[in-house]
Amino acid sequence: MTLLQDLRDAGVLRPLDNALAQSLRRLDPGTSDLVLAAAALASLAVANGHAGFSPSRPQRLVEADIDWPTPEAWRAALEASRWVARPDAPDTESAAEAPLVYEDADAGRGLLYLRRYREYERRLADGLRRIGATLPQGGTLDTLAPLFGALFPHARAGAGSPDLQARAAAVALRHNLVLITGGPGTGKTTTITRLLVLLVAQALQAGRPAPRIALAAPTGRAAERMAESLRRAVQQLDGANLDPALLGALPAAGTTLHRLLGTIPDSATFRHHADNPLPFDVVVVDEASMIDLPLMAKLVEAVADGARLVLLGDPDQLPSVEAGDVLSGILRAAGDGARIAIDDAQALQPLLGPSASAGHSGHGRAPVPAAPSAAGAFPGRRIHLQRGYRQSAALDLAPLATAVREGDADNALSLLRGGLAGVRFHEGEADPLLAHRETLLAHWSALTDTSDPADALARAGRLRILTAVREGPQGARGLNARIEAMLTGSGTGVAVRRSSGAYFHGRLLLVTENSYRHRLFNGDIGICLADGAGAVMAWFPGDDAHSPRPFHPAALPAHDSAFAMTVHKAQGSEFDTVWLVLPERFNRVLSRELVYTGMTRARSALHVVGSAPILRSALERHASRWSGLAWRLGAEAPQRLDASAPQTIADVSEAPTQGALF
Ligand SMILES: Nc1ncnc2c1ncn2[C@@H]1O[C@H](COP(=O)(O)OP(=O)(O)OP(=O)(O)O)[C@@H](O)[C@H]1O
Repeated sequence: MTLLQDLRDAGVLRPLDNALAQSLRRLDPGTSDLVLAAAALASLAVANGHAGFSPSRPQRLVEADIDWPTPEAWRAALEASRWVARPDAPDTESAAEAPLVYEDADAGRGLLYLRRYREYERRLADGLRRIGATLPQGGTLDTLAPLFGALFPHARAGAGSPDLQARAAAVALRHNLVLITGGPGTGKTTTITRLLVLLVAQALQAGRPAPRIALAAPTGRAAERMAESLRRAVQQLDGANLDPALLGALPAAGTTLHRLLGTIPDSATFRHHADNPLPFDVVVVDEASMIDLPLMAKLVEAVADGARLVLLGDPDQLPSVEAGDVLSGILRAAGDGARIAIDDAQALQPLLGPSASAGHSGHGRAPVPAAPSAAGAFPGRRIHLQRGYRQSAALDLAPLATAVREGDADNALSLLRGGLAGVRFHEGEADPLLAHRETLLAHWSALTDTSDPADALARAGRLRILTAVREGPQGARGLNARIEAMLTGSGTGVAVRRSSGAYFHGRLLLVTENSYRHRLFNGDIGICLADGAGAVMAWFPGDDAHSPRPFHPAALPAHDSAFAMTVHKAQGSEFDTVWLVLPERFNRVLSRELVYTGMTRARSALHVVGSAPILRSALERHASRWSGLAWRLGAEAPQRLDASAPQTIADVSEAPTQGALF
């Protein structure tokens, strides 16, 4: 028996993984079994969201009982193979002839890449360094100080903790590559809006045209949400007596990254790339945690020389379903974002006051931690916003979200049981459609109490069942099938013959692929409505909330029902009421990031259905991926799950995320 055969027999390889191994064997029948197996596993690793495969921890990728070779044996075989390139340095292009690349990229340990993904990682690191290397051409900060003070009245407010939003905007004025992180409602969009106002003012003061600004996000829904938040933030500035020209120069709409970069039909390349860069001076990208490695590499390469890239994201959310986990790689290189670099602190004194300078307390002000380099190996700056501002009297989610994020299961359970405002724990239940059938059906039936598609779409966003997985009894697919049967069988839906009854009045749809022809994107949610004659159209959001767009169901891009959806698919969306359904039995996709992301989709009510043991086991695990990005950016720190950092990982195991499951 060989390792490759063992893997095949165990049924863990996809046909594609096996085909890669077979083609290497065909090209060179002498290829070692360990290399063939590692090639197949590198291919499988990408499908599971990793950038490469770590031969020192194969059990993370494959649960089957396999007699694994030692990492040393694997290393020796890989290093001796003609198929495996060993580039001299993390930023050297790897030889095109070798389909595999082996580097000590995983916090100093070996990582075997498919060459394409290794090159994406190298190009991404190069691109980040290129953007971060140029400092923005600025006017003097003194002339901006009055406007800065009007936008951030607490920036120089004396004692107390620093105004991190003000600091984020100020630091972003000085750097072309900036990452602003924070949980929901910490004011990322508010801060960006004010930063953009400052950038416009700076340009106008210097006699330059206002900067060309792009707002983008990985999904259409996330882009729309970002633009909505920006419009709200602009409205809040109405009372601040600002020059209307400043606000007038801000973008009113967001776009998807694919649209921004310009898709070319049937091609993996975009219209914009290094040789045809984006025509924008400032590119702001929200929901950075959702961006996969190939897309981020292409985005970064398309940012023009001298332009700014501002990434926004919540570091505690699930990583992207596709390969990469780019944000966490950047975060590992960028440090915790809590300190300000000494040179920034000094340069920003006109805006932030003397308290911004190197870590000492001036005139009774609280010290501001400063560091020689606040950003570690990251070629830009990271600022982490900590204070949540989106307080809702109806929903007191913050303490629960913190407990989940920190993996503090005792606290999370006691908060869930103790009755936080707006939070209900249906402990020990497994099926929301049994005990809560009437409540849920009443909601879905009421979706069609209106004949106005815009109204129906607004209602559709009010409630969602979120699941950990797609398949299985508690998966989104099974729940959707049961809900559809209940709705059509209970007479609340009008089955339509023309579409084999599938598209009934009131059916919620979730688009599962990007279609530029339709302007419908992965994650978009629509509703089927029948007209008086019984003809059904699927309605999706239009350019504004009042102009939804109708589509014939038969003409839609790939889609599923959307009464229930996976937490992965819900990233970038929010709903008034969320029912988060945990599986009855342990599932390896469970992680604290999954529970956190699911819970934080709720705006005013959260129901958690599941058992305490399952919640505990979810909170014990991180959703993390193999990636060499932090290493490539020069970070020395081991991955948070590295065995060499036991103090941070003692109780945490890894949750390999199965891309195929979502
Ligand atoms: N400094 C502040 N003072 C008062 N309210 C604030 C402040 N910053 C933000 N807010 C309010 O908090 C809410 C959330 O802000 P914002 O939308 O900017 O957060 P966010 O981090 O972008 O959130 P998310 O990405 O989760 O949507 C908004 O209603 C905003 O007006």
